[in-house]
Amino acid sequence: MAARSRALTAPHVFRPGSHSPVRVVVLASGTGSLLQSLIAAAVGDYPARIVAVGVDRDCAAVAHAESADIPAFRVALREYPDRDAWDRALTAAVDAHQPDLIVSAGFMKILGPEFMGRFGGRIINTHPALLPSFPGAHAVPDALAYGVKVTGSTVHLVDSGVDTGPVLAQEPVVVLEDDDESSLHERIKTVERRLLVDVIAAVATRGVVSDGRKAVIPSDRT
Ligand SMILES: Nc1nc2c(c(=O)[nH]1)N[C@@H](CN(C=O)c1ccc(C(=O)N[C@@H](CCC(=O)O)C(=O)O)cc1)CN2
Ligand SMILES: NCC(=O)N[C@@H]1O[C@H](COP(=O)([O-])[O-])[C@@H](O)[C@H]1O
Repeated sequence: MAARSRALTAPHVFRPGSHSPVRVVVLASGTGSLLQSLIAAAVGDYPARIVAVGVDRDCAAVAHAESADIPAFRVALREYPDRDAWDRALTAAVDAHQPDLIVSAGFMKILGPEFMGRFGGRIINTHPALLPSFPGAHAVPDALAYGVKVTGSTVHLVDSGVDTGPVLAQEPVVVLEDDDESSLHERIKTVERRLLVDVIAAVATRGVVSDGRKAVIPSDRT
């Protein structure tokens, strides 16, 4: 069997379901500029609509949702007795909006087993580094501290690990000599805002095929 077809023997397939445009719940924890880009893009012929925004803390992302008349909900870990209870509550809160896709756009919590069991295979995250380099919550300062000359943006499927899911798209960003965390992160975000919008549109239109390690968005070629 050719290597390619072997690589695409797929236990996991996301196909655009009955909803067109597909229903997307966006998860965020901070400024929400990536959310803003998705809100701005999700109009007209764009094949996805944001049906709700979920946050784990009070943050500016809520205001962006409200400005766009998109329902927002908060599920804060500190309001639950333990992580499992928070995981169940977040799963229920997202499920209530009947999403086809979940997008983590700066969501700063590891999604737990309940959430992965319910939505696994259709959760997309954007990470401000070229995974597998610099996983975790501090990718940009970690890249600067290491002294890399090139970092970038990764959009990937989320799995139960931390930033270990199959890669959907990546784009490099050069590190400048006078970069600090803020300047480098802003240049990465500029790439992320475009890349995330493009990947969500591609997945919403053509789905994803993944063997758990590699993922492919089938080409348009019929
Ligand atoms: N199961 C998964 N959940 C999430 C992933 C993932 O790959 N698998 N990606 C994250 C987003 N992310 C990096 O892109 C990330 C965010 C947060 C952390 C982290 O260590 N969080 C700590 C708390 C940090 C805080 O509250 O400031 C934690 O969850 O305890 C690592 C990676 C989205 N979810
Ligand atoms: N590891 C997760 C992580 O670092 N996520 C990052 O948070 C930022 C959110 O920006 P925003 O709040 O302006 O949308 C983005 O750069 C995203 O990649």
